[in-house]
Amino acid sequence: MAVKSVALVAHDNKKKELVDWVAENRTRFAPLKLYATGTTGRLLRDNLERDDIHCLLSGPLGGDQQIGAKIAEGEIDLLVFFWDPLEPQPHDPDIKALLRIAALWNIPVACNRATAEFILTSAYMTDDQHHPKKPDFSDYTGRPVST
Ligand SMILES: O=C(CO)COP(=O)(O)O
Repeated sequence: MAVKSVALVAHDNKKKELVDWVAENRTRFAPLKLYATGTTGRLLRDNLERDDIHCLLSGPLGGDQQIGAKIAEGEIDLLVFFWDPLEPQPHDPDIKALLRIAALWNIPVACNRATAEFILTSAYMTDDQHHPKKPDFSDYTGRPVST
């Protein structure tokens, strides 16, 4: 399965780095469906001159949780999340939840530019034969629970 949908998220001190990196790689991003949290998405839209970016709510207003829900529903193949390791955020629980859901559903996650570059240039990005292992939660969902 080639990567088709990418979620792009950055904290304020990391937004310029993300926008610059995406702009430098605009050809690679051209065929991809892009999702972003509100403010990150607005900056990307303005700088990339792309009006097809699916902008969700701003992160602290629920946007991180919206991205997490889309990952759980299988709509997002790759998360690029430049979070700020030097600044506490009011919505830290939402950030942790987003990173947890991405790990749970086994999607690739880049939290910095170096990792994002590795992933974006990987042959798996366009390989229809490569299928990241889909987790099987049947033991969990079918577990006996007393009522
Ligand atoms: O806060 C964010 C991620 O945790 C990003 O949200 P914005 O893109 O709306 O700034």
